[in-house]
Amino acid sequence: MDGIRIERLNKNYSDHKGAMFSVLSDINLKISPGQLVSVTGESGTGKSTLARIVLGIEKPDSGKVVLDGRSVPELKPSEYRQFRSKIQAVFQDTGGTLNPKLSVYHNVEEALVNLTGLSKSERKKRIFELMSLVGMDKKLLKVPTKQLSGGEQRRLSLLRALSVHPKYLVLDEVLGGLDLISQNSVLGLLEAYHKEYRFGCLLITHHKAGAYRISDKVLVMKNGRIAREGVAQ
Ligand SMILES: Nc1ncnc2c1ncn2[C@@H]1O[C@H](COP(=O)(O)OP(=O)(O)OP(=O)(O)O)[C@@H](O)[C@H]1O
Repeated sequence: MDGIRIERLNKNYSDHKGAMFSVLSDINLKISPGQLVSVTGESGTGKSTLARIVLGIEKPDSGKVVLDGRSVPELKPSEYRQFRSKIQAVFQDTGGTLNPKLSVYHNVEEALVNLTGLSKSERKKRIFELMSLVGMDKKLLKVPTKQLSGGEQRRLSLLRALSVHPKYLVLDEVLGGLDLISQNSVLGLLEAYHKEYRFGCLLITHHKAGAYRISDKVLVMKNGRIAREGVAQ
């Protein structure tokens, strides 16, 4: 069955003295296709670890992540590449996704070339449409990304992830470090795009009010466990 299913997930790390401690305990979570699920909670409670495990960047100690019926930790490298093309991710630190030397235009175009069959003119059309949608000045298209502000880089990585119309999207603290206006504009963009394209989304954020506003379901984590699960009002 399609969707992301997380079952009885456990993860331990060792501290600087080598003693093991539990980061995630018995996490169960389901994201149906088209559903926007937010995970919020205090710092250090395991939210980013959960995101990395969902993306297959890290392996759990026990438990399962099943994406569209396939168990992620058990994928072979060739299957993993196919899996990664279904799921896009944006992190607070955009360094891993954006190439600082490439222009804004080429950063987005690179993703479109790799992950879609769009022609050159279709790519240009989509990039221009998205620039207006995220409220970025088209003059920035030629600028190397390293010259953008933090907020602009974050918007650009979201734009890049959305441009390929992913089936699933994992967003880890994409609002962190942004001022209130930028936070609301990124949230508004996400909400509008989600309504239009209905991708399954795991949004990890400290912005509780924003999470309740735009999500189908909000989970609150505490000490590596899901302490509360609520439906957005
Ligand atoms: N590779 C690692 N090795 C050891 N400990 C780690 C590792 N990665 C994370 N941790 C620890 O695991 C705990 C959970 O970290 P995680 O980043 O998942 O929390 P978080 O809820 O996302 O926090 P924040 O909201 O501050 O980003 C923290 O105590 C962190 O220091």
